[in-house]
Amino acid sequence: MTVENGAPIIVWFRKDLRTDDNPALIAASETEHPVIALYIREPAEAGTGPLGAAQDWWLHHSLASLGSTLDRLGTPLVLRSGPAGKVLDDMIEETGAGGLYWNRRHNPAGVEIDKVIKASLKARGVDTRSFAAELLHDPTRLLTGEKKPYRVYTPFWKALERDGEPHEPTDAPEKLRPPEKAPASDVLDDWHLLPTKPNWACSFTDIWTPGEGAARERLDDFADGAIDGYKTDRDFPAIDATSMLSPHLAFGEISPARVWHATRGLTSSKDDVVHFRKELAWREFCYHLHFHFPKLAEKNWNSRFDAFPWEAAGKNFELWTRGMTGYPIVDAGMRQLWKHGWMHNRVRMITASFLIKHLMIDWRRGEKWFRDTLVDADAASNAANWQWVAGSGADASPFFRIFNPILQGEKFDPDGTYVRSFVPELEMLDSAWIHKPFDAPEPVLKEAGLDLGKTYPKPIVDHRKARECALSAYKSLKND
Ligand SMILES: Cc1cc2nc3c(=O)[nH]c(=O)nc-3n(C[C@H](O)[C@H](O)[C@H](O)COP(=O)(O)OP(=O)(O)OC[C@H]3O[C@@H](n4cnc5c(N)ncnc54)[C@H](O)[C@@H]3O)c2cc1C
Repeated sequence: MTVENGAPIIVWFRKDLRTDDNPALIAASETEHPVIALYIREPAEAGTGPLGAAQDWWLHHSLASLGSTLDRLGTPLVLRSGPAGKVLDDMIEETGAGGLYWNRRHNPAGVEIDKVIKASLKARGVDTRSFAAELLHDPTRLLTGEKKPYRVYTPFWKALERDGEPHEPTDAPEKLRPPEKAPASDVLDDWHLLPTKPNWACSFTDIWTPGEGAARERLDDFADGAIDGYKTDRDFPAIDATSMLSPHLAFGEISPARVWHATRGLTSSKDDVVHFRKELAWREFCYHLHFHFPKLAEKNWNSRFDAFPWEAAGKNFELWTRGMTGYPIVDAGMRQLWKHGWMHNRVRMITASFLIKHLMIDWRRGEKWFRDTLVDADAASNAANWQWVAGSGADASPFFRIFNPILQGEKFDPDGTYVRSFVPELEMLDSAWIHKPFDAPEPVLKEAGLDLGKTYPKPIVDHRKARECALSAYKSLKND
């Protein structure tokens, strides 16, 4: 299909808010037709994201950043809201656009919407093209010998390695030809994506700068430094040892291929590089699972868990969300999430395990809370990881592996630096007791200015009893 002379091409930005390594944008620019850069705020029911309030904050800043970059390249970013099919029909009608290019999304809800749009526009003679950019490998191609999706991570990783290097990332276009008349655009501020009263996101800027420029800087800094020692240090939440690229990847401000290739030729140890790549491959595994099993966020992968006797998510759920469980490592994690919209991976596992196995609250409640509060919330990675911790997921950690929050704290935050940075009530407590203030002798508590039950909560459940309850609930399942 060819696009009529002079007719613009619409590039529909979705979870690819970048100009670098953006094959849809590059392809449109190479046609030398005018380019209309479009972002559509789809209705929440569409299920295509952003997933929650923390991501709304990120989206606002990311769109502002993308808008400036596109302005510099020569074409404005047009913002519209509504069901994607309708917005695109209107835009084609208004502008006489002859082509629509996008990078494929793999979120099942998005895939369905895109299929309908593609069929309808093709039938109307619009040159509709889609490109691969969200993943390292295509989930319809990276399959087992029996042409089935992988359900276990290790063979998936081996297949990914066998499949060879992902595509070479391409640089941003140098220039984009604007349409003769810029289409009307919504005003970003009118979308009210930023919280105001109260502005609970005010501390997000302590650590985050949304946008592709900041993503690239973070990648360069990580490749120049923290990747050394990644394999061992990545489990210690007080050490700045991970890339913190997750929100940038979630919004597509940087491509996974760009990240992958940045680790080529580094002088860092091979172990560190391979381990980091294996984490990127976990993201990939989650996406492939979600693509092939669209109900991943709603249904137990292992249906045996359908009979699990979950507790109602009442007061204990609320205390968990507020970081008031009386277990310092859990509380520090939940407060980090509230303060920065992000939580260290080790602590995500501990807090999730605590909700599911100590409080016996359905993993879906936790998944939903994370979706609303994480800036990197991702339908695939969030659901797959919650199911992994619950034991109900694909290649999951067994249910009977119940994290002891005291031992996890002592092992991964030995001097309590992480806990102290998010739970100021415990700042003065001696390191020997930082992960178990409830066992500390009275004089120690007094010296630290702690009055348990008043200045910091007593544990909301007893670890040993909670563990026994969880194991017996699990056994009841097995006997079903
Ligand atoms: C209960 C739970 C919920 C989670 N929810 C999300 C989520 O909504 N979005 C999200 O991106 N990650 C999620 N993760 C995975 C992981 O915690 C984050 O990706 C990681 O902490 C991001 O920090 P980083 O960028 O510094 O990671 P790095 O250690 O620097 O890893 C590099 C990249 O690899 C990917 N990655 C690393 N670990 C995982 C993993 N276990 N699963 C999938 N991808 C991974 C991420 O894209 C990450 O940015 C969740 C983990 C748990 C246990």
